Amino acid sequence: MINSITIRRPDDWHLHLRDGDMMRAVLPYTARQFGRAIVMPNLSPPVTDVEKTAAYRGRIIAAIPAGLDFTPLMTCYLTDTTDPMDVARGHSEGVFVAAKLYPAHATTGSAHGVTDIAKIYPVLEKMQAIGMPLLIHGEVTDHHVDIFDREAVFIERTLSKLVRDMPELKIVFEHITTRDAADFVIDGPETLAATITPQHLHINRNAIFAGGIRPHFYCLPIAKREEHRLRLREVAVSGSRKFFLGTDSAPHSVGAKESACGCAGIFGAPYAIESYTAVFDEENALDRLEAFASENGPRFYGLPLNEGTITLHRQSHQVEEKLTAAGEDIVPFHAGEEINWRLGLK
Ligand SMILES: NC(=O)N[C@@H](CC(=O)O)C(=O)O
Ligand SMILES: [Zn+2]
Ligand SMILES: [Zn+2]
Repeated sequence: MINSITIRRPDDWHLHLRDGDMMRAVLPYTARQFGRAIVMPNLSPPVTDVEKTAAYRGRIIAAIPAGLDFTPLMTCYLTDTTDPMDVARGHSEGVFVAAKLYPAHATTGSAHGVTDIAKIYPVLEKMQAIGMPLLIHGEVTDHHVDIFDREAVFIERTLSKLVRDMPELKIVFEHITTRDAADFVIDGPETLAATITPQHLHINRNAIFAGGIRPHFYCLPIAKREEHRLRLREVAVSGSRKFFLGTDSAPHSVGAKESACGCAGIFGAPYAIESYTAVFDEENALDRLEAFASENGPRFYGLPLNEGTITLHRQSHQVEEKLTAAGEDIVPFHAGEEINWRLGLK
């Protein structure tokens, strides 16, 4: 039995840090594990321009705990009126690593998102020309479509056409949750990849309703049937370079989650790498963890691999029922459960 594993330092290719006190409280959880993270721009109001994004990056850098080496990679929030030249300028100045497409009203913080992808085709053409990746929250917002089908219908109605229209555009299909998405990515061109969260590898939709309604398992895209979870596990550990780590850690206070209209988002940051390691261990694929966590992402983005390493030990420990962030209680993913792996202190 393998009792410890050392891998190249991983990155988180999909992360919500929020801002202000919440950002300062949650950032250390990420920075202790990951060398870099793609920081999502869905603040309220969203960060849509170069200057605001550079300022946000400055606030994050100022909050990195002493002794930790961490680089935030910033993203541009696309709206119906985004100017292609602004996106290109932000990219050439090294502020925007990628741009994020939220279909308007698809998820938390997406009210200013794109109402019709045709409106941003000039931006996407520019991104394609300069090699800048497009990150997509891939769900239709049509409320006639069942919530469990919104990702699959997005592929049919939007993504398959986009991939055909922009054959050179690098696209990351974020936080995929279905067999349909996994297969679409596998069958698609080299320019198409996907991130997979820990929650979608660990839970299926039953978890949201186990013995009562469980708001801390509610996120978007919502967890699906077991067959989808199993397919995500298969592709994550398959060794395919098209899939990589993206936690989608999305902190919300207990009050905002445990409410008559609770927010979508799971706070996976505290034990993210342990959570993924448990999956790879259960799938007898610990030898493939490093590719998923530390190599496939930077290779797709065209960035160097991290230099350092981390070590995980087989050591069972119980996750806290709640943590405190910015004076609020916040419930982490795996709250109260045992995890069999622990990141070594270095
Ligand atoms: N995943 C979520 O359920 N929530 C995210 C937004 C997102 O990534 O869709 C958030 O910002 O809270
Ligand atoms: Zn999303
Ligand atoms: Zn997200």
